[in-house]
Amino acid sequence: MTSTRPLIGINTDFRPAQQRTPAYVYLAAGYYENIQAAGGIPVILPPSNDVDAIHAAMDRLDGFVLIGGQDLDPRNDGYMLHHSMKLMHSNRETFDRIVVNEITERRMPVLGIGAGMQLLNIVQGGNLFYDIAEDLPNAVPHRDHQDPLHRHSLVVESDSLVGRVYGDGEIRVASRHHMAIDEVAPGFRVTARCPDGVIEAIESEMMDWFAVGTQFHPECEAASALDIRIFEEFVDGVKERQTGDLRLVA
Ligand SMILES: N[C@@H](CCC(=O)NCCCC(=O)O)C(=O)O
Repeated sequence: MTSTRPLIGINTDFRPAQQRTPAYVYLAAGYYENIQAAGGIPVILPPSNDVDAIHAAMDRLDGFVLIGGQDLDPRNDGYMLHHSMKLMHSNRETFDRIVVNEITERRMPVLGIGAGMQLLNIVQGGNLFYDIAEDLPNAVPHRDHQDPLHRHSLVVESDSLVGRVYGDGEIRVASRHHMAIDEVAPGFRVTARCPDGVIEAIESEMMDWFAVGTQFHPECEAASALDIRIFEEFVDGVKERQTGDLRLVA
């Protein structure tokens, strides 16, 4: 019997060969574990510049999760490097940009997390603060190199996917970033902020596109039961599009 479980693409990170080790692709297990637990079938796509192969793979997918990672190269968007940046490998970023353009053209359901949300926002016409410490000096810490499980509180819009998931209670989410969305892309709205004003979630306002982004990390090893609901909401949204039900994200 053919499974009706949606196929959800996931990108990976890339580390080039070093003196004693080969090149690796890798991703945190929480990304695919949570997609699987939510009823999807994770399909991990490594970086590639074979556009025909990417196109053929995207033809077979029902949705996509864009994972977090190091910094996007601002020179790809006409800006200058910033001293605080540690760039992701260009193999990954080149691939990710091809994939996000495919997702956009197909209006494929997408959940962007961390760098994945930032890239989604950039490609759709938004932009970023390149360093919170410099651009938003009154902001609370959004990462702690000594504590990979660093968390901060969150204020959500009730009429949104994250609002549906987290409700009204005290919310604390896993945060590991020094960049943040400045201008939200046309067609998207802010659905959650840190109390210091930093944007922490966005979602599409377009009827024909189920697209959500979180700056925080619901896939992390210390994810709460509510964090995991983000994946359930996403996979449910993908399933609704499989049956042709189009609705706003929230
Ligand atoms: N590098 C960007 C994006 C933040 C991000 O995706 N963090 C995740 C770190 C790697 C991981 O734990 O997956 C920024 O700093 O704003």
